[in-house]
Amino acid sequence: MTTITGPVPLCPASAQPCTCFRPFERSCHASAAEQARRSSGWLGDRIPRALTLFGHDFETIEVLRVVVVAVAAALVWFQAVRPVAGLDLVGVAALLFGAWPIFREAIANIKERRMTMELSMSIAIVAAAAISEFFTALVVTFFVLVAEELEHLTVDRGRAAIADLIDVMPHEATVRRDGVIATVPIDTIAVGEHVLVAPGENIPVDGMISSGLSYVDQAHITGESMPIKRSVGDTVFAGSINQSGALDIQVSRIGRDTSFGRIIDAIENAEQSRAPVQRLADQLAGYLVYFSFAAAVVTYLLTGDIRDTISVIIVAGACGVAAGTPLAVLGGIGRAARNGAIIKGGMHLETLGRIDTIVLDKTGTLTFGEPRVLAIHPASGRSEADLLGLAATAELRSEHPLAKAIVAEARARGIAVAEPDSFVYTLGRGVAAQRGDDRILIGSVKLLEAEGIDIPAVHGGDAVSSEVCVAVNGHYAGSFAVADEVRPEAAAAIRELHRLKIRTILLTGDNATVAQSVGAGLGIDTVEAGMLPEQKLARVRALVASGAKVAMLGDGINDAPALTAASVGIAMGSGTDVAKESADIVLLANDLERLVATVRIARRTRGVIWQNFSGTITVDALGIALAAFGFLNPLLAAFIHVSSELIFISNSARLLPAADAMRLPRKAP
Ligand SMILES: Nc1ncnc2c1ncn2[C@@H]1O[C@H](COP(=O)(O)OP(=O)(O)OP(=O)(O)O)[C@@H](O)[C@H]1O
Ligand SMILES: [Zn+2]
Repeated sequence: MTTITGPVPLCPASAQPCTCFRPFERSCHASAAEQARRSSGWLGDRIPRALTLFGHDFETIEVLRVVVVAVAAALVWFQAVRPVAGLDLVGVAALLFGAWPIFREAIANIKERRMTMELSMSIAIVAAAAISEFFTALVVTFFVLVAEELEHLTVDRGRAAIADLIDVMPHEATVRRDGVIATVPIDTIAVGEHVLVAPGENIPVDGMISSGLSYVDQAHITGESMPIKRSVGDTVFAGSINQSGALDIQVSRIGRDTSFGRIIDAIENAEQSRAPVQRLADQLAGYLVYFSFAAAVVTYLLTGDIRDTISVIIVAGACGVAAGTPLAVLGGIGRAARNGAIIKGGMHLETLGRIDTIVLDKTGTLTFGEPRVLAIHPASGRSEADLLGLAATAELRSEHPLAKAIVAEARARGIAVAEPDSFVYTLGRGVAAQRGDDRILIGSVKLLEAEGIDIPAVHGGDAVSSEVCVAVNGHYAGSFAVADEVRPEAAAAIRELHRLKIRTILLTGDNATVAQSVGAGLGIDTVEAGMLPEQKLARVRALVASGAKVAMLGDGINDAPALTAASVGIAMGSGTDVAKESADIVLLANDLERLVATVRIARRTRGVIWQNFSGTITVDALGIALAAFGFLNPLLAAFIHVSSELIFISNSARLLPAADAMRLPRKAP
């Protein structure tokens, strides 16, 4: 029962209808060789368009070019074919066929007024042929062709590592509709429907378990290596594996909207959006070509030696930065994704690698954000149940963690919670609600004070629990002590951030006593409490303006402006949608140590890119000098060019997540 809905999208790479049936068909991830294989071959399919050699796919025509060039080079070397009218026909023909892709690229680059390696290599090949050095021209061509194939292999491996991640999404799901069970394509499922997942199957949607109990492996989504127990009422994510029991899941998100869909979006964007460092890499590559041309002209004017001049042009390679940089960025983002952090573009990865300050929010970020009511302090003349009932009514429609705690406590005590007639939420302060004749205010001390309400000096509250105050019809009615649990890994994560020389600042809307006690317990450098959302924003802006590279980590609606203002905004996966939309990075794993790991990945990526930059400049400068003074011949120059580039590209490839690293090693206890 497979139906294709809508037009088949075109692959941006080939402009053909997309041939790879990814769960979210937007772009075709197939390599050029894979696409060639799928289209029909030559001579009525007797010769396939793609070949598999050493376990890798190559286009037949490209393999043919390499072979022809190599054979021609041997023929020329052994002078097996006599030149006709002084012209080495074998050499000319082999060059025209073999080096055609290089020439074609060079011509295109001239039209675009871009300086590239293909251009300089074309000039060198033509120059060598012009002085009848066909052997040199052919060997240089051979090197360039082989290097290009190897480069494609590496980049394809990068894509494959990422595609691997995408492939775990099922294309079909089993739904229960009006009591009938049917298997349907994923994109026909609607939010609110019930999906059945058997043990061992991948979960196809984000949703809430409505019946069943199982262990769920979420390694793809959050990087958590251990399966976790999930039962009725728990949330599960698309892309995770249902290990032990049958589950009935009520769908809350499908396709691109799922957490997993976001990961894929992020990775695809990463391939398209260019990090500033990538632009720098392209520029550097252009400058290196100019520089080698200038050096070649100087060499020719001083020495008059055409072979040395050709060597100077050939030796300078820049693909190590031009191709190595995007590969490193892709690798960094892929690795981070496997680690449970979605980075929405290369630029953010780069910024994260440079941060020196991290601003943290408290509730939901350093703590679980699932607070519980610890104590109820009604004002004299009120009962606990009375106070709780009024408070829960006011909070019923609020998404704030404190609100949920109060409503939950009321329900737990069997108190019927009435709907409010109306309510107004003031960000960072609290709620004002109307219920019958009662006007209920609930929130911070500031909220009540702003309405001119007298708050008794002693009204509960201690170092660990936040305080929520209530007033009814302009009179103080009591308060709740609500406490949240600090995430167990928080202290270690803060220590590691300090070890990475990153300053930590806690900005919270909560009161100073709680903020100080949490901050001191975790060893945070600076603690600022009682911050309204606009004050958090102003603080982050001031930090950025002072020249700091600031990461802001938050989860709430009240954090969203600050997330946008920071150099890089990071949202907790468990946070509100607003926060996740505003952020540049989403920490699906909700694990602060994963944040540290992501910072490390970002720094490593930057490190690799700069190694490639400095390595390329060094090798090129040395090579040009050696060639200019006659220490290299064109063949040696081509070898240096190609091998140094391949080294730098492999250096970038180290960042790619290993294909089998689907499961991360368990954390040491
Ligand atoms: N829905 C609400 N119910 C009760 N009190 C609220 C509510 N919203 C805000 N408040 C009060 O305003 C204060 C600040 O809220 P805000 O949401 O800005 O921060 P927070 O949740 O305390 O902590 P953080 O800023 O670390 O996330 C809270 O500590 C609480 O006293
Ligand atoms: Zn090159």
